[in-house]
Amino acid sequence: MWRRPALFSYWIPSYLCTASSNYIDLHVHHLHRQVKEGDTSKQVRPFITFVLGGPGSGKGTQCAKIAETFGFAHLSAGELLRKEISSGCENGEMILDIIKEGNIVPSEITINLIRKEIELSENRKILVDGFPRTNENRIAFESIIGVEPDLVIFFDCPEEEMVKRLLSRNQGRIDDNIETIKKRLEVFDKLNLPVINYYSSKGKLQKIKAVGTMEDIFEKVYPVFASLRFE
Ligand SMILES: Nc1ncnc2c1ncn2[C@@H]1O[C@H](COP(=O)(O)OP(=O)(O)OP(=O)(O)O)[C@@H](O)[C@H]1O
Ligand SMILES: O=c1ccn([C@@H]2O[C@H](COP(=O)(O)O)[C@@H](O)[C@H]2O)c(=O)[nH]1
Ligand SMILES: [Mg+2]
Repeated sequence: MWRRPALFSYWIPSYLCTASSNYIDLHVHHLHRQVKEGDTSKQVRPFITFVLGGPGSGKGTQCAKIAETFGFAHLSAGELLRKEISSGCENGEMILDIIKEGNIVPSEITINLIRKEIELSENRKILVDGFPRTNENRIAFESIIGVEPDLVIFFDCPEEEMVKRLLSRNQGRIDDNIETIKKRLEVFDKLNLPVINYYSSKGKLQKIKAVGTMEDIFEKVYPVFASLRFE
């Protein structure tokens, strides 16, 4: 059923990382330019950044700023799942039940949605907001899509602050109530922190303390992206 899409079979355009000593030495594994003459941009492997953090840590807010400032495409896994629910597709009801409980949707569903968006996008610089949620998600992404992320951002925010933000978000989300928030926080600790630790051990993680105003936090995000060079 799953195939490795052709668009991922070429490497990214060459880029240089000029990270200063304050920022991780990005272990960019794909520095070799293997794009053949005449290849179109669609065939160039995208630069993938996973953006992780607890519920309400500010992933969506900061991704919007990164997208605007640095020209990334912003794909939110949660948004894609919510769109599936509103589209009334066959999986909609099941996805709704899982989100209401703060649980994790099966990997194949989420990855299929992310894959389609990447394929549709002309942009080769991609932010994947809120994915992978579990090590199982991560392994499935690597095996189905056939690539690892180039960079992983983790917005580290105290629980109390996350709860406060979620309870005043007022976007009508079915999961922004205190019972579901508690469950989402438990699921984050149990299933998402191991993913974050995994990327830390691989030298791909940029941890950003997500306290202060949105602007304060973006000041810490900015140099991470400003240090990347794309051709
Ligand atoms: N630094 C900040 N200070 C105060 N409020 C913030 C800050 N950053 C974001 N918010 C607000 O907190 C709420 C949650 O932010 P956001 O939606 O970006 O978080 P998220 O990590 O994407 O959450 P979720 O995982 O639930 O999708 C929003 O209402 C947003 O406007
Ligand atoms: O990869 C994913 C991403 C999200 N979910 C489910 O959606 C909700 C909301 O996600 P946000 O990132 O907070 O918008 C999340 O609590 C999960 O239930 C998922 O299953 N897999
Ligand atoms: Mg979000």
